[in-house]
Amino acid sequence: MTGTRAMVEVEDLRRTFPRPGEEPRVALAGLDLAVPEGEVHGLLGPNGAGKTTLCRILSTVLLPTAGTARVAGLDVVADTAAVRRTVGIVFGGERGLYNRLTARQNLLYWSSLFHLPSSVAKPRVARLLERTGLADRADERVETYSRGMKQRLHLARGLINDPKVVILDEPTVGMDPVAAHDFRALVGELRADGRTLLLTTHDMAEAEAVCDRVSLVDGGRLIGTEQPSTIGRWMAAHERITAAEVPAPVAAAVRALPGVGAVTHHPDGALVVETVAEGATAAVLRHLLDHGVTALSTGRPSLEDVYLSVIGNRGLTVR
Ligand SMILES: Nc1ncnc2c1ncn2[C@@H]1O[C@H](COP(=O)(O)OP(=O)(O)OP(=O)(O)O)[C@@H](O)[C@H]1O
Repeated sequence: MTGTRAMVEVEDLRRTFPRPGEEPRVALAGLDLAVPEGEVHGLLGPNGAGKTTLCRILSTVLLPTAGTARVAGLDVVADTAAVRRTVGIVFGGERGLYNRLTARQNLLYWSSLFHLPSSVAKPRVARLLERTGLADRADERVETYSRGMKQRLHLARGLINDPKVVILDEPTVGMDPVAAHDFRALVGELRADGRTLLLTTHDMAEAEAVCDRVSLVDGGRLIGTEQPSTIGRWMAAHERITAAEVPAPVAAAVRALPGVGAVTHHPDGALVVETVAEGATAAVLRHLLDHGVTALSTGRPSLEDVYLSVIGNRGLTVR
């Protein structure tokens, strides 16, 4: 159940990075966002959209250039210490772990940074190791861990201060499918705890699977907030078909079929077709097969492609 109290409130947030001899790079260009208590909120956007910059500001490691950001009603600039006690941050990948220490030692070290007394830290660390499936290997050095285990240790680290708000920045990057599935179960547990989660991803399937609502960001701005089912429909509607040795008249006929978006026909005959409506892929495949084209494959287009067609069509273009 999500509450009405906003646990993350971002208003007209801006962040620029100066560059010598050039215009400053704009990472956030007036972003607005509100996440109610208990919600799993996805932040979906292509590379460079500003997702990591927002996460860094919300976890107080980066200052905004202008605008406001509050976590549980606390201002990230004015109430830094209190925000740090409220937020847990989990970055994907392997950075920031002490490889020569064990998982338990890593977690006890981080708990000391939050000044947790050992009577609180020790049982909490044991519980987190259990919860993240690391208990069996807790006393082995982290350098012996698989990538998935390191990522789970990152998650445990992000929960060490028992945060009300957990920010996960691309938490499943590089995880194998089994680890990513386990991770989704963990997200469910964190939600059941009543925590508020903000999760960045550029994976539409992940956003659809784990989020209560999904905000689309691009160019440092909020484009819109959607239900996960909408993201699911986009994924079902958008496909990419690749074919080889396609004669020009066949390519031209494909271009004219309903529900066909961008079409690229290369001089060597290679054809790339983006479909933008449910059912269009089947029609394109049928047409190609009927005209003797058999070297075919289908896949999902990138988030950028979906942005171009869906967001462009809905008139929600970047201001
Ligand atoms: N420390 C920095 N110095 C200069 N430019 C930066 C810095 N951090 C981010 N940027 C720029 O700000 C923009 C937004 O970057 P950000 O990392 O927030 O995007 P992102 O949505 O997280 O992308 P990705 O999915 O690739 O991580 C990019 O153009 C990036 O190059």
